[in-house]
Amino acid sequence: MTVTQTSAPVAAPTRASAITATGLRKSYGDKLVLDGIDLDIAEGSIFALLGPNGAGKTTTVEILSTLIDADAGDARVAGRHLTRDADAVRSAIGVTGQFSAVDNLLTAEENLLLMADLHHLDRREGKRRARDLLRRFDLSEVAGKTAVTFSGGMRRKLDLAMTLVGDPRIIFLDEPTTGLDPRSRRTMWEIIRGLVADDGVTIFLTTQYLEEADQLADRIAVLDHGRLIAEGTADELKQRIPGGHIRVRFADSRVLDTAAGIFGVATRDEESLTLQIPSDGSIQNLRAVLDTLETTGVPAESLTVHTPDLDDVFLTLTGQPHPAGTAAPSKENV
Ligand SMILES: Nc1ncnc2c1ncn2[C@@H]1O[C@H](COP(=O)(O)OP(=O)(O)OP(=O)(O)O)[C@@H](O)[C@H]1O
Repeated sequence: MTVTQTSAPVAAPTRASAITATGLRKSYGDKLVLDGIDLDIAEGSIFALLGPNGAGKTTTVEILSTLIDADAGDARVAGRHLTRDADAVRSAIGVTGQFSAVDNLLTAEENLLLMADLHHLDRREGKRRARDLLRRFDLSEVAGKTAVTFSGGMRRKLDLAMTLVGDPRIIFLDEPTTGLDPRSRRTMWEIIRGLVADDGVTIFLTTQYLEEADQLADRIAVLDHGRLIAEGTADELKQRIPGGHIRVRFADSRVLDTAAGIFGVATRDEESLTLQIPSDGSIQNLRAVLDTLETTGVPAESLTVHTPDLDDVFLTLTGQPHPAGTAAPSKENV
């Protein structure tokens, strides 16, 4: 008898999961806050949980960071079971919440040294880590100033630096830039990107800002009324929805009439003298529109290409505009 050995197909290497969850549920009284949340977040990635006020974002973070218990469901964080091995989970994670851990009466350095004590670092190691973090977060010059004198942006940076004292592998950032001015927000984004690129940590962030999720996240899940209503990369989410179009503006209503007759499927707006022509955003499609305008001799005043943004995603998925919709419009003037 001959035995033929067949080798199993070699699976492509997949990244390990930093966080997995199935069926997480949570109610407060008769208010259902989370209605069965499933998650699978790859190590070394940035995951954004996007949702409006009261959607359940903070509750999700509180469950996954062992601060509160879910009513049902299961989760593993950093390879450890959330409830059976809660201490191991806690030692692998850092949490920066909406309420800062910064003590206003202490200096930036003292705040960091206090965290070092809490993590049982010896004095010299604590001082070294505090110094490194102050340098990294551009806070060395204010190391000796009390936190009460800090701007919102400086306070957020110090808060995040304090989280890093414990050298976490997974960091939960609950609305890390809410209330910050655009410049401080961008600084925070750079810091978050750096944490993943330089240290290989996994970031779980919650945000109400569509643009923030779009800018930072490898994957985005949209939470609405306690349910995940969509999940994917920013591009995947944008592709799921219609809404791409080319908008052409004309000089007067006579030319608009002519153009509307030519582009049968377009929507016209008398007030702005524009025609909105459905488009997949491709160069070919744009060229076809321009060619039609040229060959028919219809003069256009201006033209913009609109590709769907996450605001459109929210509108399509929930039937409502995002309450805090601050996405930068992805429109390019041509
Ligand atoms: N301890 C609690 N007791 C009762 N209700 C709560 C409690 N914590 C949260 N909730 C309710 O659960 C819902 C979800 O709250 P959660 O803070 O998770 O939302 P969120 O998406 O983080 O909102 P926000 O962006 O405003 O922080 C809200 O309706 C909130 O009022």
